[in-house]
Amino acid sequence: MTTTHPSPLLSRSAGRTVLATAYGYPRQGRDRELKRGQERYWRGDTSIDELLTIATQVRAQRLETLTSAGLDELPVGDFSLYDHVLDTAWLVGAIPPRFDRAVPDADPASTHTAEGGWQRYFAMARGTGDEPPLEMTKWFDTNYHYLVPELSGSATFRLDPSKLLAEVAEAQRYGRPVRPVIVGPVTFLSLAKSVDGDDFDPLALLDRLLPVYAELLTQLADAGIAWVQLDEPIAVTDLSPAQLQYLARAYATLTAVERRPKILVGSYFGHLGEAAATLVDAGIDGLGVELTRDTASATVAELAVLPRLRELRVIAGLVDGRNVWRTDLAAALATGGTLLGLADQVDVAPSCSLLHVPHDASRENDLDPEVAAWLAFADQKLAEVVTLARGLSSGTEAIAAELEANQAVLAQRAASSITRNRAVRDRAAAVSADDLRRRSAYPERARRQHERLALPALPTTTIGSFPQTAEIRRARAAYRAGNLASEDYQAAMRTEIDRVIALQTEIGVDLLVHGEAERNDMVQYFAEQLDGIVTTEYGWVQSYGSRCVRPPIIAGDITRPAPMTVEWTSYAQSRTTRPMKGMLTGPVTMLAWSFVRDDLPVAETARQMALALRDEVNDLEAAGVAAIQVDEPALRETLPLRTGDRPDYLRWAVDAFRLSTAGVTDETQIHTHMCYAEFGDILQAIIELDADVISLEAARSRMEVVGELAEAGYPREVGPGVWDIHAPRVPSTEEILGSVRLACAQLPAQRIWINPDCGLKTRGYAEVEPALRHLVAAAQQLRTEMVG
Ligand SMILES: CN1c2c(nc(N)[nH]c2=O)NC[C@@H]1CNc1ccc(C(=O)N[C@@H](CCC(=O)N[C@@H](CCC(=O)N[C@@H](CCC(=O)O)C(=O)O)C(=O)O)C(=O)O)cc1
Ligand SMILES: N[C@@H](CCS)C(=O)O
Ligand SMILES: [Zn+2]
Repeated sequence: MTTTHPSPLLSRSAGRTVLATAYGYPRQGRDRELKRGQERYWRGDTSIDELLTIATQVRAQRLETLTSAGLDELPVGDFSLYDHVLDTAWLVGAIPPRFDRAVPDADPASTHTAEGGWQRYFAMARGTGDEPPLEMTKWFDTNYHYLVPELSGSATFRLDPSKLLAEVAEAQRYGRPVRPVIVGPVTFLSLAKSVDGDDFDPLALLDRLLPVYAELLTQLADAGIAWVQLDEPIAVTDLSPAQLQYLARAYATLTAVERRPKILVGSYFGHLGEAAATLVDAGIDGLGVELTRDTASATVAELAVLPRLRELRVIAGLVDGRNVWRTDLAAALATGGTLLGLADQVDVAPSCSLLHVPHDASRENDLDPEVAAWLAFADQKLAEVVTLARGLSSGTEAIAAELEANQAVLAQRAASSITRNRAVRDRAAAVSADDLRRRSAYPERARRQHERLALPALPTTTIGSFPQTAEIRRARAAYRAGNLASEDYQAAMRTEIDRVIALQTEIGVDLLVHGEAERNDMVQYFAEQLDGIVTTEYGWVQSYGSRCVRPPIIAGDITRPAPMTVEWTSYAQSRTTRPMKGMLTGPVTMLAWSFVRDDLPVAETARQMALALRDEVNDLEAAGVAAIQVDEPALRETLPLRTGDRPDYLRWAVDAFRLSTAGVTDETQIHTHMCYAEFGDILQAIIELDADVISLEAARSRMEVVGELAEAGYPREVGPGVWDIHAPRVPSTEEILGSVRLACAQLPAQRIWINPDCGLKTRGYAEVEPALRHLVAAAQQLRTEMVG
């Protein structure tokens, strides 16, 4: 029998059934079958029917997993052929008219089940020749990207429940209660953007949208659904009084629908604050709450003061759905026990959809067995949820063996030498304010750097990666599989570097890059070479559409056993007389796109990462590299959802970047790059990074960021992206000229660089070559004008 933290409240659970459930499960398939099917369909190699058959198989695989894991209630509707926010837009008929025009053959009344409907759906996701896709942005503070719904002031809504109802019917065959999980109306509108020159708050359309949700509720009731989950993660952000009113109105309206399932509002990624009372007062029947480490106490305190809570069903998100560590089952049981004292029906789930974690830790063959024992991916998390539900239903004795095994793993992890490296801790503790400061102020550094680099005015450069061609990926796959010798792989990558240098030289780019051919991913590549971090073979997580990443797992204290990029960069520099830019991923992004430790403050891990990168930066400098770019595309996305938490984050994030980069001499030019975000609310932090040059995503927002930087008094050099590399089109020289002129009107031309928005790895040479030529032509024309 176990002796771990028995909660006195657990005895109250006797006789009460606590159900195990989830909000969602990975959707690409165990072997990324869906990804391959999608990409074949998009290439025109298969029909929609073949893609739909694969999707059906993946859904069956998921339902079998959820059922055999022992879930008592199955989530449904979280599966998607591209993105669940896009699916919600389709569900409520929020299809921008431009896509009706772009796919004219589609029957206006068509549903997902019709070929025309799918064409239009994928046009919204990926664009067509002429029509750009919906904008894509990060789902809250995760590394998953959703498609931003577009709404005009005159938008109307129309229900198309065909996908959801088909999936409900499919899931009902598994003989368990089925709970549809849908993005709720307030979150949907809050994530949408106004278009067609209509600058309004999309939430103003709530009254037009609610009847569609109401009709859906009735159709779900008719389909035999007892509970529906409407997700409102927006409710964990700081809501204004007006937003809280919208939330109240939405749920007062929906709970008043006559024939409907019970409504459970799902929340995750934080605690609800005032929104908890707003929702409960509006009459909802259930609430899903995040109860993992960071938010548990705030959530419990908020729930404890809600008078109606006892009548509600509460789903306790006790298992972290966003990280990969085994849950402390005893601690989770204690929290669950506290909840059982507050509400009559408490069930257990992961804290959010398992979309954010890989499938199965037990599939990994090459993991250090010590670390492997600490891990729980989606399948292991389902098992934990089922164990917790059993423990809460029947008392801790019923799960004594599981608790004992769990305690042993946690104790072993806490005592492991992997998690604690004396030298790393000492070095991190000795970091001083001087280590975060460059030797001279920017004007002096700039003078020396310009002298050394001798670049023309309006210098041109790129962000680092060149197209990751099928040939490069095939070579790496062969090398990994042992079918290509190390020397041959090295030779293949060097050939690629030569080709990329020759192309840039011929086109006339000023500051060159080596192209990053040797990198499988800008985070995983570094993680594979750092100690204290493990990488996976099958740990794929969807990033957007069919694109996936394998986030590394930071398991212990971080060290850099050897230089990571110096050989490639030195090789590249040896092949040209033009300056070559070194290319690293910054400490904040390394953490943001990895699974971080839950046994060390993240600021501490950032400092360790920064020290490892500082050594790399210094080694690159020692190898003669005159410009080094340290990418931080994730700096903005990692900004905490609640404003009160932001200053602390920005402090350690800025310090980590500075620690990585401040060790170089004045003559070495430090670049940074950011993308995938709007930067208005972190401008001060961007300035404080003290990078000599920053390249930023700007093409989509028509150089807005330059004006913002100018207004904030940005004192150094900027390369606002003049080519939107996320769209499959080539910008003309005139278009680029227009963008650079806009930039030069707001900041001195001596401080402007000309570059694309982001790396070119997802593009093909057919676009890259002409676009780079246009970029260089624009620079040359502007230089001539400047001289004239
Ligand atoms: C910049 N972005 C990134 C984010 N997060 C990261 N960790 N990395 C990023 O770059 N977040 C924000 C954005 C998201 N954007 C993207 C863009 C593109 C991708 C992407 O293309 N992913 C690839 C997988 C990349 C990779 O790991 N490649 C490996 C393995 C390739 C592979 O699948 N090989 C096949 C065999 C190939 C063959 O035979 O041809 C296999 O193993 O089965 C590599 O190159 O070695 C994707 O395809 O999804 C992601 C995020
Ligand atoms: N150096 C990276 C940055 C991407 S955000 C690249 O060029 O792909
Ligand atoms: Zn980028």
